[in-house]
Amino acid sequence: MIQSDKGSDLPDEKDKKDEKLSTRTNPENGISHLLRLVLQELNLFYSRDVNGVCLLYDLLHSPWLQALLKVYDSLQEFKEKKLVPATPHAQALSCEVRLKILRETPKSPEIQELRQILQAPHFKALLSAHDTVAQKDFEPLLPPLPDNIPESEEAMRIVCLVKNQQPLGATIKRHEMTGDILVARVIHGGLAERSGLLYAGDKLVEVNGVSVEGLDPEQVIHILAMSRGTIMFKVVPVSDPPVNSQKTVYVRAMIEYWPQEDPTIPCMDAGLPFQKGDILQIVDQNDALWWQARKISDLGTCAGLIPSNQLLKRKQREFWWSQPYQPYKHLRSTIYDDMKIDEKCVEAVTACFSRREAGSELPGPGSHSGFRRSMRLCRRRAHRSQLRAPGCGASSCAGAVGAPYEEVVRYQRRPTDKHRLIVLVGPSGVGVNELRRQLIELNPDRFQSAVPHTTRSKKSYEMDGREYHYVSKETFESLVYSHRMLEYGEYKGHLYGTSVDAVQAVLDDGKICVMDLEPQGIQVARTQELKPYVIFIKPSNMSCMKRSRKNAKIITDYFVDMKFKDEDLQEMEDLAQKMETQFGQFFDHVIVNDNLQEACAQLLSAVQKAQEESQWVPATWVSSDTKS
Ligand SMILES: Nc1ncnc2c1ncn2[C@@H]1O[C@H](COP(=O)(O)OP(=O)(O)OP(=O)(O)O)[C@@H](O)[C@H]1O
Repeated sequence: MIQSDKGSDLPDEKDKKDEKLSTRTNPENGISHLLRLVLQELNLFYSRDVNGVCLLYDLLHSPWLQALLKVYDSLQEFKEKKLVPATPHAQALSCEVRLKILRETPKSPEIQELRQILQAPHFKALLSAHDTVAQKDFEPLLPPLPDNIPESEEAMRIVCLVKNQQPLGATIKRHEMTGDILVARVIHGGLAERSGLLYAGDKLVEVNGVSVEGLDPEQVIHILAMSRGTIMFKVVPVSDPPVNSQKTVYVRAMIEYWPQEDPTIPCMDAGLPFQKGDILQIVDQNDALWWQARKISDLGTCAGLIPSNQLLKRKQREFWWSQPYQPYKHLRSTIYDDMKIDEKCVEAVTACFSRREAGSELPGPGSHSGFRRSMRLCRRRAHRSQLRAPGCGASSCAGAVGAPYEEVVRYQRRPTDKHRLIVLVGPSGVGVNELRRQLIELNPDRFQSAVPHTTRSKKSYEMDGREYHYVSKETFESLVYSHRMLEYGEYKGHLYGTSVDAVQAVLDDGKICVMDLEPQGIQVARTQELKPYVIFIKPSNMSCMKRSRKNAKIITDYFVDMKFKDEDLQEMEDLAQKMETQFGQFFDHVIVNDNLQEACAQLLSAVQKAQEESQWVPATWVSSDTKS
């Protein structure tokens, strides 16, 4: 009997020794005795409140487990008794008694009765049954094994799988040379894999008693599709079952993939569709071309097939080679090709704008400089003149093309680490600056913008390092050439841009740097030193936008900012869609800016999460001691 209470006293050392000794000398005391010892040990941990011990304690105390163990012990005991029949030849013995011994014995009524009993047909039948059992005559006679089978090899395996509404989780193929039907792959988490009885490379001999010899894989699939309930496979096991020794890897998908549209996938139904930015858990890379993966949002399901890095790169190369030669076409942002900007610029208002810049929205040095109107107009204008962030140079774009998956790890910022840069991205006019302004206004000691650089001369009311860093053209260009500019452009003959160092200055100050960036600049900002968290600000649908932007103003080159027209809103929606299509893989969070207050609250919460909770980041950003 197993008994132990949470508070029960522990046996002293002598008791323990005695018990250990008795277990050793008396093995049939068995598992329930061992269990009692474990429980006593556990008491010790339980009283110390050791994590997980309660669970084990309750499990070992559960009546069903104890009952099960008792049954086990009884069976063990029974096995030990080794019941053997007194004789396997009871029938012969009966004959001998009847024909020899009883004949020679003087007749008496008892002898007469015994003889009758021994002669009775039912008694003879009973003895015959006894002998059959005693001689184990009921076991089937198996044909002898052929001599030439290697000892370690399993010749044929029968596998029964119960198919209840779920796919079998295995694919088949025909061997090119022999024509045999082979198990091509076993899908992780599927029925076949969970059975542990089917392996890639097993040769299929029969399905539900039907020989598959000479059949096409499609015909075999048809047999399987028609089968209900238990399916029986007869297979010749592969001599060397594949072992998956690779560790599980997590990646961010930089492309989207639709198996239904891929004619090269070995099994369309086994494909895993995914979108840009999805985090995938890769569980099998044994096949160089087709990996098995799950989405982290769906880890309970069985894995699906995805094209491997190598296969995608090959496809991309084939795609590029098949395109007619258009120099630098892939470097150009297709997003802005159809963007319309009113070119009628009122030169005379520049000074007036500058005064408006000086009348800052926020007090304090540096705190408002991110809202420089010229900088924003420069960025807007750059849409047309192909503002090229340095990161969109040939190498990085080619790099993006060549990396369909980016390995990621969980990263938890430690309190001593610098804050992560917060990057806001969105179509012009959606409210990126408005949200940034409101966020900084909430807590200017915690949130700050980076001070941009400009080559224009300083106005009398401006201060270097507050509105802008005023630098020469040569200095500006050297920052560009040394890749220290996150983005830059030209406006009215002057250069404007935001440097990595300006962002670092805010982070070094222990603050959270919040900046808006053109999407092409995201890749430049994605470095270990800045660890940017990218938030996409998205417009809501047209009817909501018309309502919420009734009194909003779109920033223009004109003297007076203009109200949004329907075309502006439509353009914003189209642009947002294109941004998502082209850069969605980099977005860590998306906020729909419909109601300003709600959007601002969402922004605040997202920014806090980015700093305080663990997030998926590129593996290259994180050294192994900061992974969470
Ligand atoms: N949710 C909202 N509801 C109503 N008005 C809004 C909302 N969000 C922003 N606005 C207003 O829309 C106008 C444009 O916003 P904002 O200047 O922030 O745009 P932007 O995304 O920074 O684009 P750009 O840099 O081209 O100006 C501003 O007048 C702003 O107050």
